[in-house]
Amino acid sequence: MSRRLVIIPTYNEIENIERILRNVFSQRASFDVLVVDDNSPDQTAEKVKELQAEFSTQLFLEIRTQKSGLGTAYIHGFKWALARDYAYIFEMDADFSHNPNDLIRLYSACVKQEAAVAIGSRYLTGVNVVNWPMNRVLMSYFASKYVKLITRMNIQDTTAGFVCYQREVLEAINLDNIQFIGYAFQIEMKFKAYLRNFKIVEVPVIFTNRTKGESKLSGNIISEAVFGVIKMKIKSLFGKEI
Ligand SMILES: Nc1nc2c(ncn2[C@@H]2O[C@H](COP(=O)(O)OP(=O)(O)O[C@H]3O[C@H](CO)[C@@H](O)[C@H](O)[C@@H]3O)[C@@H](O)[C@H]2O)c(=O)[nH]1
Repeated sequence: MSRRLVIIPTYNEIENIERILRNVFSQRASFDVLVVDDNSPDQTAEKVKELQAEFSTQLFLEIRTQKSGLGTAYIHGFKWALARDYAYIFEMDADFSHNPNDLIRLYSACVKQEAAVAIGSRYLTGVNVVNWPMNRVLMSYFASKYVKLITRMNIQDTTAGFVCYQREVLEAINLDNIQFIGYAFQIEMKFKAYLRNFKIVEVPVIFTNRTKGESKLSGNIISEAVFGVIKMKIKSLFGKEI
């Protein structure tokens, strides 16, 4: 069993979805894709349905009724994957911030380094972010340092959203007990894997700001991360379920 599934959450990604799917399906290794769309008003899901005629055995779609956050979209996707026989489950953005050519590098890192989690890391070798405004680079960079300081995880890019999980990691985490929905979700997943002693490795990648469509980053998502990390750490210190 070594099937690989890439989960792509989408909200208004009509300008990116066809190109990213064609790119993933043209990789030399074979990946299935699950799009988790939140009923995007721009008809992203309609485009996916159209492409399902062409990629019927590899492309899957789940539509939720309304925009409910990136974190819960991934949880939905993880549960979908665990109900099937996928051995490696990836998180990837729809907007080419993450380069699909790196999927195979994340997979190889898991296999060759016997890791349970491989993170596409922007901060392993300096700062590998292209075309982000300086305030966003600084915020993301220092957020990663802040999380590292509080959680003590030896991970440079704790908010990264380009990740390969071995199935056993998702099986070990109670997916009904995930607290956060935005960036904090990414931190929470890594912290949970770390607390369960799974081997986590980082693979350097270049993150390129989207050229089409808009980021869904909001102030709420940032404050969720800032306070959420402290809450999470305190809970773990008191032996509460994390
Ligand atoms: N289904 C669904 N998808 C969503 C939602 N919000 C965002 N998405 C999708 O999630 C992906 C990332 O969303 P962006 O809004 O482009 O994220 P970002 O601000 O660039 O953040 C990226 O970098 C962060 C770290 O700096 C990561 O933490 C984050 O996961 C993501 O990779 C895109 O495919 C977008 O359509 C939502 O509420 N629902």
